[in-house]
Amino acid sequence: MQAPGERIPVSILTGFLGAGKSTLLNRILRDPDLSDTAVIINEFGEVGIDNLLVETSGDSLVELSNGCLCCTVRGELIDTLATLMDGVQTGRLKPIRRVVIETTGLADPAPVMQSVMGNPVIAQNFELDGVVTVVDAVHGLSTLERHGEAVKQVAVADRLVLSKISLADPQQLAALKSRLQELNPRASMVDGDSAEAGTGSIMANGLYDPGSKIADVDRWLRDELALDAATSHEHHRHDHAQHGHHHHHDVNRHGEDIRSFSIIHDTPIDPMAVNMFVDLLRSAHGEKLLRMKAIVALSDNPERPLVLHGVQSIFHPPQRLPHWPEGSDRRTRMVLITQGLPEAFVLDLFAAFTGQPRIDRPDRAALEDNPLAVPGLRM
Ligand SMILES: Nc1nc2c(ncn2[C@@H]2O[C@H](COP(=O)(O)OP(=O)(O)OP(=O)(O)O)[C@@H](O)[C@H]2O)c(=O)[nH]1
Repeated sequence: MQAPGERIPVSILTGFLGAGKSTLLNRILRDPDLSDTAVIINEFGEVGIDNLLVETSGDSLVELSNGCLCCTVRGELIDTLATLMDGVQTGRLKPIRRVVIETTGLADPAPVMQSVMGNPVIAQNFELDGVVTVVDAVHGLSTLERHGEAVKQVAVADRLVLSKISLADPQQLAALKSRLQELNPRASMVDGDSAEAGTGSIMANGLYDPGSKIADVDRWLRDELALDAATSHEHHRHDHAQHGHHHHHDVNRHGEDIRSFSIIHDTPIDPMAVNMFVDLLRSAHGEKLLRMKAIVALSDNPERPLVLHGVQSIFHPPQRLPHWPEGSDRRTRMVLITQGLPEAFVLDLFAAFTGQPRIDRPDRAALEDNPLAVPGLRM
């Protein structure tokens, strides 16, 4: 049974047409760890057949047909989650511990993620745990070249599962892996044939460690520091930020303009400043913010960090942890994935709100006066 205040984790399973989503789902649903999982499948087309292919017990499989989750059946998804919750609370359905939403191959995952985060009633009962994207090892590279949806599916993923590895030639596979690494250096990559890919744990990518239920920030932010050590040649201290620095991964070589970078800030931040920074970012440039995850040390009580998780302009209700996880680095860490939003812009904005504006950039007071005018930073 769900404890009061505990939200049910929702995993999104995505990947381009034919990548192997249903195959993976069938495999992991056999794991007893996923026995109390409700599966929502979005089939694009008149007659849904995916529900016939996914072997799970009756009640907990819902199929949304005749439209794509990211557009026409979005309201249906929200209704489905509400109905599931109602069913569980009234005892009509057995308790569920997780929801997996399999999107159509052509879906942009962002609106699906937003549906889970953005509706107040849904967000009270469910939380977005993570996005797992299946990538076809044989066709993945050419699909990424041709389809923007596939690029986005990879960019927002927490975990990438490579299917059909045995069919791919080694050179092709190496090229695909390096492309995926460019697009999303923080997602962990799993071989679809491995034992790990057959377990329910690949669906768990949220803030809380699935075993201990204790917040595990480093895992959630994909161990930013380890990543730094591995790629330190790409990093430099930002000269205008005495206490803050950032790290970036240049993935702009193929023209999608997707960036993945992080901000690390050493001193606690005024809650109002964080609020305004996030508000400005999401209201003015929300569509360019593919994903943002952060843990923030706030000056009013640095012992209780704030957790932020957003997709474009929609954020989960901010959550204040009772304390820092054991052994965790206590600095503010933000991870951002953007499309068409220059890293320097975000860093300048952050610097302005945290009291370190560059000489030729507006400070917080100037931005509060006119939040949309950031001189020299036309988008
Ligand atoms: N050899 C091999 N075949 C696979 C693997 N994963 C999937 N397939 C095959 O690829 C085809 C498509 O797999 P599905 O699981 O239906 O793919 P999907 O992503 O759900 O497809 P759509 O729902 O159409 O987008 C099927 O014929 C699978 O048997 C794999 O890891 N190895």
